Amino acid sequence: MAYQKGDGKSVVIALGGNALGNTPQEQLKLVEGTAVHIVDMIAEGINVVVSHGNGPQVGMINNAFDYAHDHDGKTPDMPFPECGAMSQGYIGYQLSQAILNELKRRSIMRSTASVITQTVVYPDDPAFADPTKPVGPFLTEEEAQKRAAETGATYKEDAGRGWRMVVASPKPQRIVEFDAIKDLMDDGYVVIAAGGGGVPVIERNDSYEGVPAVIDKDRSSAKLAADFKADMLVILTAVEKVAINFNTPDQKSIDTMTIAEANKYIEEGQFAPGSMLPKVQACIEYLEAYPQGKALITSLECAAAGLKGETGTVITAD
Ligand SMILES: Nc1ncnc2c1ncn2[C@@H]1O[C@H](COP(=O)(O)OP(=O)(O)O)[C@@H](O)[C@H]1O
Ligand SMILES: NC(=O)OP(=O)(O)O
Repeated sequence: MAYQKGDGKSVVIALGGNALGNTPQEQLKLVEGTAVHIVDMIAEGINVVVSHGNGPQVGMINNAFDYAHDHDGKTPDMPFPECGAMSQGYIGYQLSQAILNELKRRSIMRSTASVITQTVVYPDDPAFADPTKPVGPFLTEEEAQKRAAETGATYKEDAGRGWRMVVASPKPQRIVEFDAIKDLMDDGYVVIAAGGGGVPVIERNDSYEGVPAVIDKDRSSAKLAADFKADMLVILTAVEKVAINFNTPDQKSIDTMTIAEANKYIEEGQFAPGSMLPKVQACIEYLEAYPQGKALITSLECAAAGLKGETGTVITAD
């Protein structure tokens, strides 16, 4: 059955960790609320591609397999790219179901399609030598040091919130399933794609091969939005607006900024690495590739209002 596309803007949405939570049980509850906000946008005629993070989830799956493999002698050693694909599968399933249920509840005749996505990265990306992407649960420094000694994995402090395992986070170069995602969107489907940034793959001898890394979902969403020439890239996180002097008495929200202004704030160190900085950088990457577009950073709750220009931080090329 062909579904009718919305008559409004095309928007790539990147869902942050607060839209999904940290455990499957938490996630199941949270995605119902997330779906309400996504369907609010669809109800306005907007065509959405939904991308999402997977840091806690891919870390959880990897830990579970490692533990079982080490303890029961029967569970296979699960490669990290497969863990990434599993995280996309189960998050995609829950999001898809929640969005479908909300669409049905409002009698909106649209359906969903969740695409397990691969993203090409370069094997010589310098990110492979410097793991920065936090995955799995937050630990104390003591727990992190113990696990690092046991497993050889790297652990780092994550933006003042605790210690987490870190893996390489190479730059997304090409979304392998781009044509399929675009066709599904053109056919009127609400598409869930590039979850967790897509499973990172390298091209070798004309074949794809998974690599153990996690791509930043905001950067892959930016790539997807630029390739689509999407009207907007919408990055949804836990704050309504980006701020300067964040978490200080002089904190000031930013309503709009150009690429030049964003770069000036980056030079001043206004955006924390590992949290707000990659989001602003993703917006810049999208706008440099597609200057006619608009990027919006806001909270899930404010998404529909942000799309109407009522709130959030809007970034434009100039
Ligand atoms: N300058 C800033 N303005 C607003 N939020 C900031 C800033 N610097 C850091 N942050 C923090 O960054 C967080 C978003 O990053 P993160 O939690 O890693 O994203 P995600 O929603 O993708 O999981 C915000 O919730 C906020 O706590
Ligand atoms: N892949 C990714 O960016 O995940 P998080 O948003 O959970 O860090």
